[in-house]
Amino acid sequence: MEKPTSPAVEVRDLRRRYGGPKGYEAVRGISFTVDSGELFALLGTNGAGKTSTLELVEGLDRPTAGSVRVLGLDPVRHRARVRPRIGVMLQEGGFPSDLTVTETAQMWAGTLTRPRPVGEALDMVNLRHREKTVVKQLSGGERRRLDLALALLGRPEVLFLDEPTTGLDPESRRNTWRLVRALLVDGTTVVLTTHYLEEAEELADRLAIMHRGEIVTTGTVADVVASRPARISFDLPAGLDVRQLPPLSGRRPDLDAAKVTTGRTGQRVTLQTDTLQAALTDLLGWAAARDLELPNLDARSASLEEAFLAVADDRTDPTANTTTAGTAARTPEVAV
Ligand SMILES: Nc1ncnc2c1ncn2[C@@H]1O[C@H](COP(=O)(O)OP(=O)(O)OP(=O)(O)O)[C@@H](O)[C@H]1O
Repeated sequence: MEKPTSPAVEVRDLRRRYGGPKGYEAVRGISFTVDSGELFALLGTNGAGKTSTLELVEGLDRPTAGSVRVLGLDPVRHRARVRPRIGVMLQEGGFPSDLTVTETAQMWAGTLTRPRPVGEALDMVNLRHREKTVVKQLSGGERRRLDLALALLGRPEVLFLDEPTTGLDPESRRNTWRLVRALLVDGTTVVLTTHYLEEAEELADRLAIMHRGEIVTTGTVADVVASRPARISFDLPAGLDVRQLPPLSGRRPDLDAAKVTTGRTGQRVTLQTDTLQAALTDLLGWAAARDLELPNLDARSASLEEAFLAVADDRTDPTANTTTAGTAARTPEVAV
């Protein structure tokens, strides 16, 4: 199948204000695109504006300003054309709790033009064994899976998932990830919000981290993580002062930022660097030339969690270069 050239979802300068012109602006001029067949994850702190954004993209409300296109169409103005081609899993399902699982799915299927067989949708989310159970007797996780089954009933080209795995046990979460991956292989475009960074790492082709209504950083997981420094940690050999550390990849460690932790095994240093391999090579060369062992040596790239925490922490600019990033550190660090 030839890939369509226009994005599946296109959001430009989107704004959403609640409570009239003087009300609260929950979404403050964000833009992003989602290509066909791609999974785009919206991450962010509580109240960052993820659900508010998703609802506009789903066509549930008009933006205060800016534009949304889904499959090239305005999801509010062209609702009748867009709705049959998308699947929506809201944070709260809100279906009648006295119906059984099958009745609920059949009722929903009745509103769709070419639904999947109900049994197939229930199989996809491992809920077939609960088909005769009334919804109010389902566990929280089972209800989430029923929500997902309903979103899948219409064979959507674009699937919107608002925190799809919240409340799921680890096994159900992994099953859901497997299902989402299979949908992506089939060419479905997915936009999801999540609080699980591991979920974004597992599934997202690209992601955006929102904070206070704005997108603070966006790109692939690797892009987002690359905006944060890598770290090298080791126990300072006895008798050595942190000031004796050598220049690493051409720069002297920033000793102003150096607060060395003192623990059970002595002093521990954490260095930050933009150039992990070069800095590590220099450090190891320096240690070898002095016959020094660097106990508990650990070198690692930044994690998505670190990138997220930096965004959530107002004191830091996540796009800033690493020399200023020491202020965000949970452990004392030296920037190099
Ligand atoms: N209907 C509404 N009326 C007024 N304010 C609202 C409304 N819905 C959301 N908000 C506010 O808009 C902000 C963004 O909310 P939103 O639910 O979009 O955030 P979120 O990123 O999805 O948060 P969470 O991760 O907690 O689900 C919050 O401050 C919220 O209180």
